[in-house]
Amino acid sequence: MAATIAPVVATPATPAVLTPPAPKPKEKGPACKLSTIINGQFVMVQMIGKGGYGVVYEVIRRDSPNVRFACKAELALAHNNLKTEWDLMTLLKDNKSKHNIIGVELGSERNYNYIIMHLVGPSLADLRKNIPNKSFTLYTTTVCGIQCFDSLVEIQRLGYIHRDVKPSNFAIGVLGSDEEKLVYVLDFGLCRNMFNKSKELRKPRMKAPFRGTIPYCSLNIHQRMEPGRHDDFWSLLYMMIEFHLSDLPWENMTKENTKKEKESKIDSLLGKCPLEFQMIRCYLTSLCYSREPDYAKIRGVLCQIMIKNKFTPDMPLDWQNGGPYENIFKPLAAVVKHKKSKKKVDLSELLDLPKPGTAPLYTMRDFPTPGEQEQPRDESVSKSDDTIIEKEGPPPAPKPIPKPTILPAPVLKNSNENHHKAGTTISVKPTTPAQRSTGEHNSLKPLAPTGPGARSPTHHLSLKPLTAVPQPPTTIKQSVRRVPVHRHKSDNDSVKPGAVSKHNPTTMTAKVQHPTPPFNGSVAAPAMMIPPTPRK
Ligand SMILES: Nc1ncnc2c1ncn2[C@@H]1O[C@H](COP(=O)(O)OP(=O)(O)OP(=O)(O)O)[C@@H](O)[C@H]1O
Repeated sequence: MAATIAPVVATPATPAVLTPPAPKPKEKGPACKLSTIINGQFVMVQMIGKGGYGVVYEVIRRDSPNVRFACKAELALAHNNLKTEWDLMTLLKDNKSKHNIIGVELGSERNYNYIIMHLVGPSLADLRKNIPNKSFTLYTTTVCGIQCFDSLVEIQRLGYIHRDVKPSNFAIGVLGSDEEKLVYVLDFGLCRNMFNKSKELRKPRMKAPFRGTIPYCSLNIHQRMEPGRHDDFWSLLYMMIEFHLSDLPWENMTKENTKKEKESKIDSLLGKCPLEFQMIRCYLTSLCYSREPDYAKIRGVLCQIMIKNKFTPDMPLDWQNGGPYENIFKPLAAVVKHKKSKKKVDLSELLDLPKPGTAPLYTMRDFPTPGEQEQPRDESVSKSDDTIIEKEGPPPAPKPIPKPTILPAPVLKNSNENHHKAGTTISVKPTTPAQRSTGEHNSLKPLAPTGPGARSPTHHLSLKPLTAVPQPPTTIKQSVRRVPVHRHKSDNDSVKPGAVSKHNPTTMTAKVQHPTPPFNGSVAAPAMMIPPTPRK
């Protein structure tokens, strides 16, 4: 018998209710906090600094809790800045840099990428702010100036520019160790490769997006000129003026007002500084993007400050024993209980000062007078650049169709223009895949041979185990104001898209991994050199 098949009644499809998907909760920052365990082996014990997208923690190894490292964690975005930072750190290490921090591990967890690196001491910004009159002695200003300069030259000799030179991006070694005389350069997140694959200088863009930190960037950057090697040194000059005079008059001003102040106040500021500062200013004014700075000349001028003032490398720096602020920094050094590096730092070797009488004595006659010289120009500025110009703010107004009777189209004012807070690093996220893909221009490869300037083997901060220490007394805490940072660091100018997968953590380890015993929950008391005061 044939089975009766009930007719299939087509039921009208339930009208699809188009409910928009619930918005994903916005990730404000890396999902890590105190006691977070990274890659099963590093435990976060103290926050050192915080930025808009990232955070720096002091961490310990679970299998040797007295070994301290620093961990920089940043939100995992399409663009992995830390990968670039790691690559440049590695490149510097391979080239025997003296001022580079050693990277230990690059990886990713949950919503963030991270770098584990050797722990260093307080930044130059923190040190200066802890001194009552907020200025360093001329000796300390000059020693730091020479070392910061050398660290930037190390980067530039590899074909890169830093683009975010400021006091919080330089730090000394751990207080109380011999490395407290050594200045390290930090944060390669905005570094840019200046050369293309054929090792030719990339053509300067007609207009470059703003990158850097307002109080320290050069006037060229304010004018959106392509950042060049000399711009790193302009920032260094502003830093040195600040170290010497205690502040910069344009601190906390808007970008526009900062520019005006930089133009109008530079002469009076330099009038209160050694003449060599003015010489450097005059020399930098004579440079442009394509002109390679005469590194020996700038260094020679800096060394001249030491020689003229009879400064010798055996003199103590402001924070050292015997220095003018020993009483402020000694208690801080004392709380650093973890095993200090035994590495000897020889300041006379680092500074490598010419013997008195053997170096040329520079006078103002050796430098062009700003204003009297012809403004240096880059002939190669071109629209057909190999890079893109990123937009900040709204797109440009469409060109009006010319009609004799209508008024000119209003010029769209860049809404972001003057709203960057002073002291913050500014960069712009690439917006399109095409833009992001241009990150390949920054592939990290050495361009210039390290040549005769190649340095002696890299200094390793050998952080060795020690016994757990109690929490330092709170009375020793200092108010270390950190510079607020609102940073958008997916800068395709400076970085290459990262290859770190969120779900399948990849780690690049520079050290042999030790077996990790189970974490017993007890975290050694923080033994960082400056108590944590997270930046805003
Ligand atoms: N290896 C380290 N050891 C100790 N402190 C560190 C280390 N790396 C960074 N710091 C501290 O953390 C602060 C922020 O580091 P870094 O500049 O790399 O991060 P950032 O988020 O890019 O900040 P910014 O945007 O202000 O440059 C530094 O000023 C320094 O004081």
